[in-house]
Amino acid sequence: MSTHDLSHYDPAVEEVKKALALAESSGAVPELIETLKSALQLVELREDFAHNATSKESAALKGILDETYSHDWDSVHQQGKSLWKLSPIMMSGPLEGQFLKSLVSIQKAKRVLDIGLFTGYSAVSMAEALPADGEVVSLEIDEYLKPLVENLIKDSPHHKKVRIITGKALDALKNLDADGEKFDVVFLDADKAEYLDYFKVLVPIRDGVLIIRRVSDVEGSV
Ligand SMILES: C[S@@+](CC[C@H](N)C(=O)[O-])C[C@H]1O[C@@H](n2cnc3c(N)ncnc32)[C@H](O)[C@@H]1O
Repeated sequence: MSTHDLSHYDPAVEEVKKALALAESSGAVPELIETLKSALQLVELREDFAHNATSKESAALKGILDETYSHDWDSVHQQGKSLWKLSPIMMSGPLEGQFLKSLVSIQKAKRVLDIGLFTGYSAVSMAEALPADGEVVSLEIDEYLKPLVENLIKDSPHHKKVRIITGKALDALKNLDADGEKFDVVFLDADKAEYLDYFKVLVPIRDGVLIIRRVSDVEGSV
């Protein structure tokens, strides 16, 4: 099990904790330590408020969250099963998931493109807001993840709405475009360096498409 504090998922909480530990171990002035303690309290309270004010996640999403934190990603990577060292911090999680679900619902979307599957949190969150004949097409470069996610979501009543395509997102996007596939919502959450190229393929896909770009996950990438 990860040492991450599941009650505080916001990476800001972890960062302030690190800063506080560093200040204490390096003999920083008491005022700095006190300031960091109150900053920690504030970010924790802010996150608690956001969680309490947000709809609760489904059993399927909770299952994804728990497995993402308990999965032994280090061994997976050491055994050469994954392309790179995957980490729970890559996951969108409860607040972003419910927000995505609201956006899909407001958009009255039927077809969603999820670029960057990881353990399927965003894919399933958005699938939950779709009608029975809706579909989330989720793109993922790491072959290790597809069977893992398919197994994880098999008990969700929405699992049939999730179609996973493995390979480079840019190649998949070009194929989807060539096949005339259209989307109402696109969630960009894969290789940030390729976002501009994704846009170039996506923009002609459909007038009025809602494109959501996630700006941060691992190590503060933007
Ligand atoms: C931030 S994670 C996605 C998190 C997921 N959307 C969620 O809500 O939990 C990014 C994922 O994109 C995948 N990825 C990175 N570069 C990619 C690429 N060029 N094509 C397809 N997938 C890629 C990674 O393997 C990783 O699983």
